[in-house]
Amino acid sequence: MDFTKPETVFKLENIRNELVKMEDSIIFQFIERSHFPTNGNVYIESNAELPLDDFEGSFLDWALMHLEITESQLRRFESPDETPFFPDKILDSILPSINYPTLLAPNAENVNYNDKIKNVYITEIVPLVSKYDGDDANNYGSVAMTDIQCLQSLSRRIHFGKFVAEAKFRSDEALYTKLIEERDVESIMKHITNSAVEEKILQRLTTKAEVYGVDSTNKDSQRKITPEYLVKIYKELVIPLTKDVEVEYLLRRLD
Ligand SMILES: O=C(O)C(=O)C[C@]1(C(=O)O)C=C[C@@H](O)C=C1
Repeated sequence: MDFTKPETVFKLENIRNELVKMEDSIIFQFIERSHFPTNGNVYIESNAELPLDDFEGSFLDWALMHLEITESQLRRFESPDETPFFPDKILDSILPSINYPTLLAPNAENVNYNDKIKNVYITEIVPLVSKYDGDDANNYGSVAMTDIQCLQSLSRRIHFGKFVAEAKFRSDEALYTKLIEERDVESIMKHITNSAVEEKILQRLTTKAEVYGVDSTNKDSQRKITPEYLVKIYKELVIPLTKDVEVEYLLRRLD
């Protein structure tokens, strides 16, 4: 899949292959996160334990915002598959722009689920994947950096729903145009859903977690990420959020 070549972008098979590759990054980042406790202090806004001058937000927000500012100058958010968590703070790139062809509808960049993704990550994913419920002040920086990696991978995966939705729209423009004009959210959701594909993803994740999630050369090693948790995270959070992105993108497709 090459964003400079639109003909490669809207093939569902290519998009799904990208989603499969992203599973590996997400699993390995969860494994990195599993080395640390929950470290709730990192997520508390205006936290006296972690004072930040002139900044309203958490330590994670502070780190993520500053990293995104630098990454924006390195052209990260010009790439059509990258969505910033701080769209109002990012800067122009100091590298010359790559002139990507127009791939998505004009409103695509306004479909931004990152606040929701961050909230779900902190409240539902961190408790499942971290080592134990507790705090270790020596790890605040490492935890924030690992969280940022997890969040950016989850964001990319979930916002890939825009490409899936565009491919599906193009495969049956008449049907989707009708449903969009009728604002028939339920039918749009029904048509973008492919239960067999979802089932296959969950089966594959079970296998991957069994292989990657434990050191098979060390019988006493602790399991870092279990199939149960990984499947739960995908089934209850990642796939539903991807579908919400698909539906919202389609609802704005004709604007
Ligand atoms: O592959 C698709 O068709 C998608 O829409 C992506 C996805 C997913 O999130 O992985 C979402 C909805 C479908 O039910 C199946 C899979």
